[in-house]
Amino acid sequence: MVEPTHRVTVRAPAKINLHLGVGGPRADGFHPLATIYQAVGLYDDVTVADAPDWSVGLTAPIDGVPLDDDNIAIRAGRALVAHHGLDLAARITIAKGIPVMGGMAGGSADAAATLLAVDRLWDLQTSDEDLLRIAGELGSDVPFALLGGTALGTGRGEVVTPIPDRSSVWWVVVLSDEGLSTPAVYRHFDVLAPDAVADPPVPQALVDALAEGYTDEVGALLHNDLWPAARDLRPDLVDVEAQLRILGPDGVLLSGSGPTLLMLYEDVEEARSAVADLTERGFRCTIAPGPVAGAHVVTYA
Ligand SMILES: C[C@@](CO)(OP(=O)(O)O)[C@H](O)COP(=O)(O)OP(=O)(O)OC[C@H]1O[C@@H](n2ccc(N)nc2=O)[C@H](O)[C@@H]1O
Ligand SMILES: Nc1ncnc2c1ncn2[C@@H]1O[C@H](COP(=O)(O)OP(=O)(O)O)[C@@H](O)[C@H]1O
Repeated sequence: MVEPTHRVTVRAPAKINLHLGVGGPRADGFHPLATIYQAVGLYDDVTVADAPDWSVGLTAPIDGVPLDDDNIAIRAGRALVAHHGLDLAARITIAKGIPVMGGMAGGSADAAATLLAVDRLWDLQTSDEDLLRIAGELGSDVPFALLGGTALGTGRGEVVTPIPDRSSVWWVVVLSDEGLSTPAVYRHFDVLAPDAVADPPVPQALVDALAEGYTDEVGALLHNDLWPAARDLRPDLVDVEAQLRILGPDGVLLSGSGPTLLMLYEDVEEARSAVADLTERGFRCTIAPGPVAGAHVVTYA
């Protein structure tokens, strides 16, 4: 006899935006995007287990992550169960490997992981279409965390289309001690760019460079429309960015709404020596490969 599954662990990756094109705010307040997402090898592991009520915990305490109904993982679990008209609940445990409030979509990764884990825990057989739609209702970045790889994001970021990516690269992820609020960065973008277009263009040259696997070109084409707003709110990032460029990576980029900064390397040894150099100078940094898979089951128990 097959025993029922009582515990499922799903791993979900961080994301970066190789290109983040932002338009002027829509009537609903969200900004239209043309973004190229890439999933990178920093992960949160989310475990769900049958329980009488919904709850969430962390394997190690981390400031800034709510442990009540505001946690996006609980909202994801409830949303999927409600979609199926069921009255079920789970204990959610999150092992965080993705920096919090770093512009790497850790909360979105947890939501995506929870959707998949809850679906598998109770064998709900949710269609991909429904999973992606519910993900999009939870947050603009959540559908991409399900998909992984490299993808074009449009709408407010929730409409995702996989694109071919023959590059295989290493990101040096340079962390910041303080987070940046995504809504605050978008609000400041509106001040700096009052005439932003309604429909930001798809970065075709970058799409082509990725399809060919030309890392040099990808590095030269990295772009983030939120950089002027983020560096206004965090002027210290300007000096950090300059220091990173001196090390000669293939590219430097602000991750999403920041404040994490990224350096692109084709060669892992060069990436490792940049990390050694920066660590010696007091920076907190780590290496992540890209692109990697989206949310996937790692354990059934
Ligand atoms: C900037 C980006 C780039 O991928 O990533 P992060 O830096 O957060 O990782 C995203 O647009 C963040 O997406 P996400 O964090 O999922 O945002 P949501 O939960 O949907 O929205 C949070 C808030 O961000 C603003 N927002 C978000 C997306 C968007 N296209 N326009 C916006 O103006 C709104 O103020 C919204 O209330
Ligand atoms: N499971 C979660 N993990 C991290 N943050 C969460 C989570 N649920 C809700 N949040 C809230 O979402 C905000 C954004 O967090 P995060 O996703 O880490 O950053 P970013 O949007 O910069 O990528 C945090 O301020 C936090 O209050």
